[in-house]
Amino acid sequence: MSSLSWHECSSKDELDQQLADFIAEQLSTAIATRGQAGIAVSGGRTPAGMFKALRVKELDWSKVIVTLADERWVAPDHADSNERLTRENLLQDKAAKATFISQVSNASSAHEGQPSIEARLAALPSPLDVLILGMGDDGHTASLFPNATELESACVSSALCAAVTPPAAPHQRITLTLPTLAKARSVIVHITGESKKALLKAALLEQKPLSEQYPIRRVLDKAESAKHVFWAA
Ligand SMILES: O=C(O)[C@H](O)[C@@H](O)[C@H](O)[C@H](O)COP(=O)(O)O
Repeated sequence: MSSLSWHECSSKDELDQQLADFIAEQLSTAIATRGQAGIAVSGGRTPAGMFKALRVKELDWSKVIVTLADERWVAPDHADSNERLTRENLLQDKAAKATFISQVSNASSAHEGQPSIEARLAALPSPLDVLILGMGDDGHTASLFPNATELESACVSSALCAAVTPPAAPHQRITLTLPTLAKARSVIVHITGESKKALLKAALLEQKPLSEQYPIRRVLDKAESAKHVFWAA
C-alpha cells in the first residue's frame, strides 16, 4: 500500500494556495509527460477557495480534462449541482480552456442515466492524473456513502461510475467507482476542521471488517499511487 503524506496548513487561505500550487504542478507534469491531464474534483463547501486559486495558474488548460468525483442528479443550474459549483468557481479565467465532462443528463434518475455517463467518461485519461476527494462527517467520500444499498457494488465495480441513492443525503448521485478512484496517479484528500482530521485519523487506524470501514479508508487503502491529505483547521 502506498504511503500517505499529510500537508497541514496554518489557515484555509494558505491551504487553498498550497493545494492549488500542488495540483497545478501535477497537471503540468502530466501534460509534459503524456500530452494531457485528467482530473476529478469533488463538490461540497470545501473546494471553492482552492478552485479560485487553481483557475489562474499558468498551465496549458486546453490539455486538461475535468470531471467530478461525484455528482448530484440535479439540473446543472441547480444550487446543489457540483457541475455548477465547478463551472462557477474553477472553469473560469485561464481554466476556462479546460474540457469538462458532465455527469448529469435528462434521464429521470441517476440509475437510468448511468450508461450514458459511463460512455462520456470513457474520454477521460485512464488512470486519472489527479483526484481531489472531500470527506463527509460520516466518512463518506465522493458518493460512496456508508450503508448505501449500492455501496458494495460501487466498491468493486469494473465500471467507471455508478448510480447511488444515499441513505441520508439529498439527491440521487453518480459517483466514480472505488476502483476508478483508487487508480488515480495522485489521490488528494482535501478537508478542513479538527473533527474531520480526527475522523480521518481514526478511520485510518480502525481494525474492522472491510464492509464496516469508512469509505474514505477503503479508497485510501486501495489507492495504488501517491496519497496526500491537505488540511487546515
Ligand atoms: O457531492 C458532494 O457532496 C461531494 O463530492 C462530497 O463527497 C463532499 O466532498 C463531502 O460531502 C464533503 O463536503 P463538504 O466539503 O461540504 O464538507
